[in-house]
Amino acid sequence: MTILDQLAGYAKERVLEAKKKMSFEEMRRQALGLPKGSFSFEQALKKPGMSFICECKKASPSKGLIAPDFPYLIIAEEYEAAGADAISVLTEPKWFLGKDEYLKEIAATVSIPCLRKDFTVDEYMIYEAKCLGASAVLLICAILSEEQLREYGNICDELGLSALVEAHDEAEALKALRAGARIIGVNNRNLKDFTVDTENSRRLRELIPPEVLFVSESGVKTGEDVKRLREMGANAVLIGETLMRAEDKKKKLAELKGSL
Ligand SMILES: O=P(O)(O)OC[C@@H](O)[C@@H](O)c1c[nH]c2ccccc12
Repeated sequence: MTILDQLAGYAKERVLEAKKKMSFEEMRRQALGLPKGSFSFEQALKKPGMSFICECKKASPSKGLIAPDFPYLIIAEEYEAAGADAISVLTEPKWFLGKDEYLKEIAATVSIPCLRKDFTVDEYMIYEAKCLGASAVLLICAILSEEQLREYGNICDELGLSALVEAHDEAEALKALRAGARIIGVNNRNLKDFTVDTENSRRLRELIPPEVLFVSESGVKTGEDVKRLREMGANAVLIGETLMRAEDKKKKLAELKGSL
């Protein structure tokens, strides 16, 4: 079983537990009772040039503990002050040491859109994301059927949330497109074996029509990386570890933007 299967399996267990605390009907009712979102995440990615999605992540399955000290609100505020266009917040608790509260508090504090970075395996998690204040959710092609991608995309549309649809190879990118994805994220890290290859973005960019927003995710370390990804047509980069390990996040983000 791959780590992705384990993450998805555990997410299903988490949903079962969550439904005991608040039923599906109640979560849905609360989410639909909130003002509809304005698709602010995709708007933020539409600006000319490269957009930066900066990630709050305490740990990961490939790197273990990244930030023992995790002042998440300060980090999020630093990202915003440094000119991030959006913030990605891990809520997966077991491998990424995330929490729903991190997202809730960050979304209530910053004015840029927040992505709920989790392993969406049930509609419940989309309504929950809305209630937590997210502007976007992650849908991973490798763990969802085409029909689920379409259905979940429709729920996002109803709530005014954006869906970042993650693909790792050609077949997944085509599946995302057939399901109507407006934002496709290509994960440069293979979640099956953790190898990183930013050239993956180049191969897949060619398959994806220019009007579909393209996010290059993972393994971005330098301004040179960002420049290369921009040249291959990425609209945004999603950067976690490099920023999480930087003492001065503002300086690091400026460096990453530097060679543009
Ligand atoms: O820390 P990195 O290498 O900059 O990567 C960030 C982000 O892309 C990564 O956390 C990620 C990409 N896709 C995911 C899916 C689930 C959880 C996490 C991820």
